Amino acid sequence: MEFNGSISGTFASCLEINQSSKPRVIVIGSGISGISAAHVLNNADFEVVLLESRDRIGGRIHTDYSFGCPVDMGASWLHGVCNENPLAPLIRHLGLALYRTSGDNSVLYDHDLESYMLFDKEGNQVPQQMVIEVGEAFKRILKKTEEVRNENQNDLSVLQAISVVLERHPDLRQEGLAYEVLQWYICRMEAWFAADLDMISLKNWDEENVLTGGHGLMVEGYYPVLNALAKDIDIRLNHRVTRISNEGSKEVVVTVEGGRQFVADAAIVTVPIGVLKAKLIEFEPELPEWKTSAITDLGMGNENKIALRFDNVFWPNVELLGTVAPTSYSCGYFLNLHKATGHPVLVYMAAGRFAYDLENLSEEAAADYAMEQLKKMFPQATQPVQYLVSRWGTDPNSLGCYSYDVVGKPSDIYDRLRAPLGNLFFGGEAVSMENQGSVHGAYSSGVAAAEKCRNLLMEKRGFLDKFRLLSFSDAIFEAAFPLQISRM
Ligand SMILES: Cc1cc2nc3c(=O)[nH]c(=O)nc-3n(C[C@H](O)[C@H](O)[C@H](O)COP(=O)(O)OP(=O)(O)OC[C@H]3O[C@@H](n4cnc5c(N)ncnc54)[C@H](O)[C@@H]3O)c2cc1C
Repeated sequence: MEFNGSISGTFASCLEINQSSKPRVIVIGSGISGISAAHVLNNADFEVVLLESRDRIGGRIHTDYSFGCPVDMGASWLHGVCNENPLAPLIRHLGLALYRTSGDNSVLYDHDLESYMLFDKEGNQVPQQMVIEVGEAFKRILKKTEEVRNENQNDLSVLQAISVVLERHPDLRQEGLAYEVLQWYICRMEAWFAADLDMISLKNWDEENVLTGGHGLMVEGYYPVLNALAKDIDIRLNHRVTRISNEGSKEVVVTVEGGRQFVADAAIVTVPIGVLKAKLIEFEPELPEWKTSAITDLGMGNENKIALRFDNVFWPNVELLGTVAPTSYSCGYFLNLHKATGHPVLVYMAAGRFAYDLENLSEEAAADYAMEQLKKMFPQATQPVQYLVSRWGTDPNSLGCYSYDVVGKPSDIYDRLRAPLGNLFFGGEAVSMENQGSVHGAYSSGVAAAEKCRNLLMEKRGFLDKFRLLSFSDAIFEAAFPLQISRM
């Protein structure tokens, strides 16, 4: 499958021509989507090579162990702790513990708001009664945005709709500290979409198919899930794809940085939508307009984490600690991993424009910023003994954290994003229509792309059933163990 020279024949003597009769597939990107695609095809006895630009697998799943305990700097929740979650069989099989941070009926912005405390800028705790009342008011405001949606043929932003609602319903307006608490809820909603409210589509913000069962933190981190799926796959790290050619559609030729080429019967592209938007991979022939406009029209959000490890626990035993402020941009919050995992770690989380602005700071300055916020709440806070800072927005391997629906998004965008082009298939979280932006959505998109790819190649060879297709649902993970869910 691998060529060490140019396809034109200049280095023909270096060609390593593969005589294998198995169908050959190149998967690009070793996030959960690419790994699940490769896993499915590997199990179906295809010859698979997975090309990954980074020096590690996982993509936007990145469990860091340098604190001596697992800390997820990318995805950390399983959204939908239920048997319908496509990852449930594997998580059950591996015996991985989940710590639930929400009840069954949680909606988008309250997926981790079972136990939390808010503080004002002077470090005084906001009375819990006020927090609850403003939370209720926020729910009513969002409900009333439905009226605005129904009145307008054209899409608006959620922020515009909220302004209309507050204009019409003075009783829902908040003042003083309560106004700052409302901003904090807005900040929470922006964190779900990883984008500011003026960017989020009113038409689509609540269209996501949220699975039941609430939201659970992966106590041991997400990495074991990836590791299990990656077993026996031929993964080539430090292989950054620069060009994909399926001219003539007989074979796909994939070029990596340095000029090395790989050839196969088909390829599955699972790189983040941010990478496609930035045109970091050249396609030959060029992608058609209907595909490029879909790539342009989908939003890519940003979220960053600053993880701080301490040698003592000076904060209360709640799951989330938040600071309120006059704008959602300057509100903030920390996830308390100590409550969920027992390790003395707090994770500051920032989304949208603020997440990009944080990336302009050095890692030390970002950690100092998080400490400033913490000291407002707890003047006795000690310095962290270690810290980690993510930079998903400017990392050329991601260029953002996950996709979201921008205002005016065309309705067929996901169909166009995942539509194959001959023997070129598309996976990744952004092509998942119902569960975009999630790990389980990315997983399913990889499985779906692999199934399409497998069918095409089998049809071409005229024996659809010769190679067995195994996916997790029908494979070894049928064990009837329950999901291990805890609350401390
Ligand atoms: C901060 C953050 C928090 C999140 N929180 C959650 C959460 O709690 N729960 C949840 O369900 N989801 C969460 N998500 C979203 C979730 O992580 C993603 O939806 C999912 O992991 C995406 O998987 P993927 O395989 O589609 O893409 P990726 O994981 O990004 O995989 C794509 C791979 O392609 C590689 N690549 C890029 N360019 C090239 C190239 N040119 N050549 C070769 N390889 C290339 C990348 O290095 C990467 O490994 C979060 C994401 C972030 C960033």
